Amino acid sequence: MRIDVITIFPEYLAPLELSLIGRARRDGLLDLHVHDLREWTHDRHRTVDDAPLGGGAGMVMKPEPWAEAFAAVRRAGQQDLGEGVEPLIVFPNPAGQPFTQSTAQEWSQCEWLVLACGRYEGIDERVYEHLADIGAEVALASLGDYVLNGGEVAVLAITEAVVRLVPGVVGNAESLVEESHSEGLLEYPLYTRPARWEDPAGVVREAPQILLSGDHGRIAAWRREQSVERTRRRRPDLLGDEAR
Ligand SMILES: N#Cc1c(-c2ccc3ccn(Cc4cccnc4)c3c2)n[nH]c1N
Repeated sequence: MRIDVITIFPEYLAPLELSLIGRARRDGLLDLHVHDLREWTHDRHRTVDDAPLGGGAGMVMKPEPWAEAFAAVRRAGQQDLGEGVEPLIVFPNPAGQPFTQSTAQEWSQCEWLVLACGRYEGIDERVYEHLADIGAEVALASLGDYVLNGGEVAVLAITEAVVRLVPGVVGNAESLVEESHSEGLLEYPLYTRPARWEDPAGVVREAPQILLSGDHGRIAAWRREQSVERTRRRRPDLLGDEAR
């Protein structure tokens, strides 16, 4: 998988050099390129924003740098992947479609993602119109119903959620199956040694005995029940009407 990130804060993406994603890059499972949008400005102040036409608070990102950036990133990516390959261009956006585990599953199948980090109040609408007119595949995605200052935090989350699903990135693929949201349910409660733990308040806390039984069939059934019950309690919205 190739991912190109376009941002005015490239250093914000430094965490993508660490841990699982960093190893995926070193293993050749992820080819990540981070680009500074200001590379496509031509004035001495490297201007990427201006006041909103029609007035209003804040600043709006200018269309010219974005259009030049997308064209350059597309050329570079096609030199790498082949002329006929086109990226999915993702804009984190508070007005976007909710980014969910099924979105991550879907995008983990993509050969090439271009992740565009807006800032200020957002990006000039004509950039989206331009991309649509040249036939680009574009998605607007939101992490959730809260306000961030820009797209970089969302790109970190989207990149981790998507890339961890790429075959070979997570060592034990089985661990991907039973996670929260992987099957539309919350994960069951987890326990490890010691099976009997006296907490700092002197309370003895035993792990569920079923987990020590060695009966993997009963353990699997218990875990499923726990997942359904936990989902019903915490996230009934994830369950169909009949299961609520
Ligand atoms: N994904 C996602 C997001 C964002 C988000 C993403 C990109 C940008 C570019 C600018 N802002 C600031 C801004 C704030 C308010 C209105 N409009 C713009 C962004 C916020 N906020 N919340 C999310 N879940």
